[in-house]
Amino acid sequence: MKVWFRWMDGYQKQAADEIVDRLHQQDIKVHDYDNSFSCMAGVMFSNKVTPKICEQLRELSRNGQIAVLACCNTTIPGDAVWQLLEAGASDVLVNSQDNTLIHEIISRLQRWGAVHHLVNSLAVQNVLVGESQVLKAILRQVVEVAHFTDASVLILGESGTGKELLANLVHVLDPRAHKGNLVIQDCTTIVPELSGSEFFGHERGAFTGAVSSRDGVFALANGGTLFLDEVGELPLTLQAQLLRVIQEHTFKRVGGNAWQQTSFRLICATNRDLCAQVQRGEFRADLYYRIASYVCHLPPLRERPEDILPLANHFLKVFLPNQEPPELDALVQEYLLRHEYPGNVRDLKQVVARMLCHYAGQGAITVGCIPPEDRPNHTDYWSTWCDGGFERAIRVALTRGVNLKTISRESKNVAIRIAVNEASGNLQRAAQRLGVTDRALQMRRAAQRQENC
Ligand SMILES: Nc1ncnc2c1ncn2[C@@H]1O[C@H](COP(=O)(O)OP(=O)(O)OP(=O)(O)O)[C@@H](O)[C@H]1O
Repeated sequence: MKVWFRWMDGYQKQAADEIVDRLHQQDIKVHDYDNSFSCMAGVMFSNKVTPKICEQLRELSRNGQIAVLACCNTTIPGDAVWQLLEAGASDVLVNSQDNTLIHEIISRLQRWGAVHHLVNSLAVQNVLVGESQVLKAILRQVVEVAHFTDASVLILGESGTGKELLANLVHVLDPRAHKGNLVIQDCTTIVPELSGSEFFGHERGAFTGAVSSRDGVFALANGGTLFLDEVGELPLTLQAQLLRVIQEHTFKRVGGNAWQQTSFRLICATNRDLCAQVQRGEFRADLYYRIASYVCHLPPLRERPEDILPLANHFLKVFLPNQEPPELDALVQEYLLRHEYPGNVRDLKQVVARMLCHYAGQGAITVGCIPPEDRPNHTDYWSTWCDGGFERAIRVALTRGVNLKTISRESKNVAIRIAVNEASGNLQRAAQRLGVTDRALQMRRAAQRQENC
């Protein structure tokens, strides 16, 4: 593993050599400060929290590639710790003793290294696709929870955002030896009269038609994972019945007297606002706290447009497994970026599938592949990029008294940030995309840093 160290003004550096030696013994190579994104983590030692440090942290953590540990060997105000975290520090160590500091640093770097390795593994990258910062941050957190804990996970998000896919991933990354199966129970399909049997199983003769005994999902998930999809649809009476087994992991079959033990990781998902349901008395608060040890919110696709093209290319590979997937022509890319996806990733997948129906098999996918019913019907669709959202932002700025100079500077800063992020920090590619020289981009970024100091 490669990390960088950076010693800022005011930090007493006498322990430095020892720390570096100990890290080397743990196979962690320490380099000088490097913002070229070639290290997966870094440690910043400083006793002051300055705007410059915060801006550097922001830049480093912007596309989520570098986890930064900030260390201060004097007490700093509580506010300053939150500022560091807000700026992108992954953790902050304040006033640690020299003899414990080294262990604290090593344990964090090792954990982050392991998470980084898992997030970049094929098991994750080939399954849950996305380039947006928000998806990457979610992935890092979910991977850590799935692999290093047995916490129950609640996944929230609109329909089609990938909740079931994420539940599968949590199960796959669960490192239990001789792990059992992933058992999926869709809570919308439960027939009230049969719900007891569905969840707890039944004994022979427990009710009319129970000609043989049967296991329910709690028994079937023993040793594995139970995924309760659409958990927000559970009727209140059933919620009460599930409390005990979810907390104590013991249950009785319908018509049976013996308590049975089961052990499973619980994952729940819903597209409903469960907190609002709890407030309205439609979902039991005690059950909510039991299923929500770790809550993950998958944002809708409209809030992470950076994921659209990587997902579209992924679906092309999925649909055409035996050939080199075709490219998407520039106009088709623009069309996909502007299209609305009320059904989120599921909609995008269907759009790609429909385009392939009209693909003749050679060259890029072009606009002719877009079926007539999917084509945009308003004439100004292609002519303007400054749409309602852009105009709204300018309107808000003017209402707040922001002047033209500031609006223009901020617009440039946003464009630069997006281009640099999308080029993964490669300034040459970003400059090309922005239509400026490398030098002009470097100067603008230096000016940005000055403005932030
Ligand atoms: N990040 C992603 N990478 C690759 N495929 C994705 C991603 N997100 C969603 N999908 C695909 O989109 C489709 C819908 O995903 P999924 O069923 O997991 O969504 P969901 O949130 O559980 O939907 P619902 O609430 O309707 O059950 C699936 O085909 C899934 O493979």
